[in-house]
Amino acid sequence: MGNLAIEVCRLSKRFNSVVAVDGISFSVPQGSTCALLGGNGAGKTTTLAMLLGLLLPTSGSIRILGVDMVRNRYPALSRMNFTSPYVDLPHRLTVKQNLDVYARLYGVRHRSARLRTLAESFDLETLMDRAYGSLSAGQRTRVALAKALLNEPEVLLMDEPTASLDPASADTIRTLLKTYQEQSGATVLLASHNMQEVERLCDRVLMLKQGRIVDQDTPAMLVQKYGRESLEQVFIDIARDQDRRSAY
Ligand SMILES: Nc1ncnc2c1ncn2[C@@H]1O[C@H](COP(=O)(O)OP(=O)(O)OP(=O)(O)O)[C@@H](O)[C@H]1O
Repeated sequence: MGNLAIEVCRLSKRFNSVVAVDGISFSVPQGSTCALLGGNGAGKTTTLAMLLGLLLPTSGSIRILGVDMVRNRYPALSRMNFTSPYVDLPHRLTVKQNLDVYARLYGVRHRSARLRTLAESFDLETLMDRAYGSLSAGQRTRVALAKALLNEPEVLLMDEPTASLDPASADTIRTLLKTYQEQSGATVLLASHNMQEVERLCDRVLMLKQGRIVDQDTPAMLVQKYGRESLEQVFIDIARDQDRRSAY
């Protein structure tokens, strides 16, 4: 196995009486794409927020690109990026101004050229001079994805990357993400409820339930292991098992 881009060990997060993440350990090899799958409230967003350093873990350790993210995440941050439906951009700034601000923050060289490339890739050319706040949800998602690739990240963390996109836009974005990942050799960890997206993009799946990893494997092996025809059916099996247990 090659180098590990992400190493998580016994990671937990408690919000008062709620244990959102319950001692999970996993690693993601450099250059691979891994999915965090789980029902509502399984702990996906909390895990990603801890990996980004937005939330402090209750216990456990996180290393990204060899950097201890709990003690000093700054050496890794410029080499990472993320998308999240929970992080908004300033509404009054235009798309171009927003992307330019982030490009400066990330110290992107040849900013204008990079913005032009991303505008073309994400079909943003006609939106660049519009106020971000005036865009539709799907248009905002495309801007957020362009923002996430500004610094050509080596590690990309994504929470529901195509959630508000129509099927055609979602398909285009998945192709773009796959191309970026293949060309750059980036490591991607994404949370998604879209099983087709996971089957298409991900080498490996972490199944999360009530803050714990209950299974992990390739999409094909999970389907085989559970005797199902699709990852969606595996997901439903695991979710129903959870419901059955909590009924007792
Ligand atoms: N700030 C908070 N305060 C209290 N509880 C929280 C907080 N954030 C998350 N939780 C709880 O932690 C658990 C995990 O939430 P999280 O948002 O990580 O789940 P998720 O897998 O991303 O769910 P979804 O698919 O619905 O987005 C849930 O029970 C949630 O209610």
